[in-house]
Amino acid sequence: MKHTENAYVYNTLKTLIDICDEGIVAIDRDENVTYLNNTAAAMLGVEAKDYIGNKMKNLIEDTTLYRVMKTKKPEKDVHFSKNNRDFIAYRMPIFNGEEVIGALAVFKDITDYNRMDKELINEREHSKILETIFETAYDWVVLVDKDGVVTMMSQTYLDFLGLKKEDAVGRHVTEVIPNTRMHIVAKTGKSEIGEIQEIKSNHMIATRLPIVIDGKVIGAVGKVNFKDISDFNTMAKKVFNMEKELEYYRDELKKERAGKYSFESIVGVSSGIVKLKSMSQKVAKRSSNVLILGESGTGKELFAHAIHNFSMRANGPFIKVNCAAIPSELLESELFGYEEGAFTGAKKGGKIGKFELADKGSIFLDEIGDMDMKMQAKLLRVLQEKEIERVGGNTTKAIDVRIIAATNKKLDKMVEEGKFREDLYYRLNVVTLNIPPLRERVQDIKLLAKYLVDKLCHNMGIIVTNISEEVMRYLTNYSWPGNIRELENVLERALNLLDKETIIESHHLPTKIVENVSVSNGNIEDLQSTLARMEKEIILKCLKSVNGNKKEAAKRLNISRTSLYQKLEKYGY
Ligand SMILES: Nc1ncnc2c1ncn2[C@@H]1O[C@H](COP(=O)(O)OP(=O)(O)OP(=O)(O)O)[C@@H](O)[C@H]1O
Repeated sequence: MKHTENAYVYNTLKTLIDICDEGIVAIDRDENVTYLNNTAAAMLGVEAKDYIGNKMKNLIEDTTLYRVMKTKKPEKDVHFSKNNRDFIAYRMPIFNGEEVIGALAVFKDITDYNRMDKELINEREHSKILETIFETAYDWVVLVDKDGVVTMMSQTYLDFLGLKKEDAVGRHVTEVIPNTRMHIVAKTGKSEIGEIQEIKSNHMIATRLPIVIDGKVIGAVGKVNFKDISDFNTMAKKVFNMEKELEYYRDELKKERAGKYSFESIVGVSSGIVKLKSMSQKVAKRSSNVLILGESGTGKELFAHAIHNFSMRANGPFIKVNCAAIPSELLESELFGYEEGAFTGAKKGGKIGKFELADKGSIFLDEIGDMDMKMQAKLLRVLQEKEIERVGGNTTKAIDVRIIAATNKKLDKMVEEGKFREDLYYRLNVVTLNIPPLRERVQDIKLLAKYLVDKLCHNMGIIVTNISEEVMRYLTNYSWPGNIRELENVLERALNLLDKETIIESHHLPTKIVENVSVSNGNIEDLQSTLARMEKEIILKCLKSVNGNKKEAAKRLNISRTSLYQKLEKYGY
C-alpha cells in the first residue's frame, strides 16, 4: 500500500513538473544531470535523454548551478544564455536532512521580454526626441489624432495663440485654432498645401498633411509656412526676381553661345571679299566641315560666325575653342569633357566638353595648326566616328557637330613637314576659304575704317567722328601686317587721343603709319604688294604735286588717263 502511495505521489509530481511552464533541471552531488523537464529541453533546444546522467557542463557550458551546493543558499534572478536565448533562473540546493545531495534550477526564457523592453526603451527615446524637436521647433506645428484632438503643438505656435500646452493638448483642434481644417484633413486623408488661413487677423499660409499608417489615416500634421501673407509676398517676389535673373543669364549664355556675326557684318567691296562671301554663303548651307585660312586679324572668326548663322544650325550653339590658348594636356578634357574622378582636381560630377556643348550646332576650332599630334589623332577619331568619349569614361556619346577650323599657319606645308596629320588635313579642308590680307583689298580700307570708327564710337560712347582725307590716304597707303585687327587698334588709339575734336587727323596716328613704311626699312612683304603700295604712293605724290589735276598727273607719270583712273579706283580713290 505504502509503495503504491509513493508511486502515485511520484508520478503526479512528475506529470506536474513536465507540464509546468518553467524549465526545471536537477543535478546530483557530482554535477550530473538527474532530471530535465520537457519545457527545459524545449527551451534549451535539446533532447532530455541525451543529457540525463551526463555532466551539467555539457548542457550549459558556463553553468554555476553547483555554487548553491557549496553555499547551501538559494540564488534568485540568475541570468544565463544558450543558443542566443536569454534565461532567468531561481536556484536552490536539495537537502536530505542536513546534507546537500544536489541542486535544482527553475528558469524562464526572457529573450522576447528583453527585446520588447529594448524596443520600448528605443520607442520612448524616439518619441521624447520628436516631442522635444516638435516643441522647440521655430516653426508653428500642430498634430491631431484621427478625431481632431490636439496631441502636440509647438511652443512657438502656443505662444502665438497665447495658450499653455495643457490648454491645447487634449482639446478638439477647432477649440484651439480658429478657422482650422486640421480635423477635416484627419478625416478625409486629403492634403491641403499652401492654403490661406486667418488667425487673429493675420493671413497665414498653412499646409496640412494626413498621417497614414498601414493605409489608415491616424491623424494629421499642420504647419504654418508663412506667418504673414506679406512674408509670402516677399518670398514670392524674391523667387520671381531670381527667376527673371536666371532667365537673363540663360539668354546671355545663349547669346554668348550663338554666332555673333552675320555676313552683313563682314564689310568689303573688293572682288576678293565679295567672291569669298558668296562662296561662304553657299558652303554655309551644306554640312561639310570648313577650313578658314588667312593671316592673323583678317576676319577668320568673323567668317566662322557668319557661316554658322547662315547655316541650318543657326539656332544651335556656336562654341569657340582656341586650340593655342589651352595647354595641350588640358585640351582633351576641354574638348571632350571628363568623368568624375578622371584625374586629381577633376570636378565632382565631371565636366561637359565643348563638343557636347556644340551638339546640333558648330564648333569653331581656332588656331588648329597649334594642336599637337596626339590631339590631332583624337580629333580625327571624332570626325570619323561622330562620337565622343569623356576622359576617364567608358561610354561613347553620338554628337552632331559641324567643324569650322581656322589657322594662320600654312597647313599644307605643315603636312609636308610631318607636323600636321595628312588624314586630318583632308577631313578638315573639304571646303577651304582663303581670306585675303588687307593689303590685297586696298579698296576696302576706307569702308572698313568708316565702319570701325562708327563701331568704336558706339562702344566708347563717343559722338560720331570723321576721318580726315589725309588720314584716309595714310591708312590706304600702309601695308597692314596685322590686317583689320591692326586697323581697328590704330583707330581706337586715335579715338582715345581725340580731345575736343571730332575728326581724326594725322597727328592721331602712330608714326609708323605717317612715316609711310617702305621696303628699305626692313619690312618684308611679297613683291606684288610692295609694287602695288609703291605704285599707289607714287601716283598719290604726283597727284598732290599737280594739285589733283589727273590729266597732268597721267602725263607726268607717262600713262594713259584711263590707266590712271583704273589705278585710282583699284586703290580706293
Ligand atoms: N570684313 C570685316 N568687316 C568688319 N570687321 C572685320 C572684318 N574682318 C575682320 N573684322 C574685325 O577685325 C577683328 C579681327 O577679326 P577676327 O578676329 O575675325 O580675325 P582672325 O583672322 O580670326 O584673327 P586671328 O587669326 O588673330 O584669330 C575683329 O574685331 C573683327 O570684327
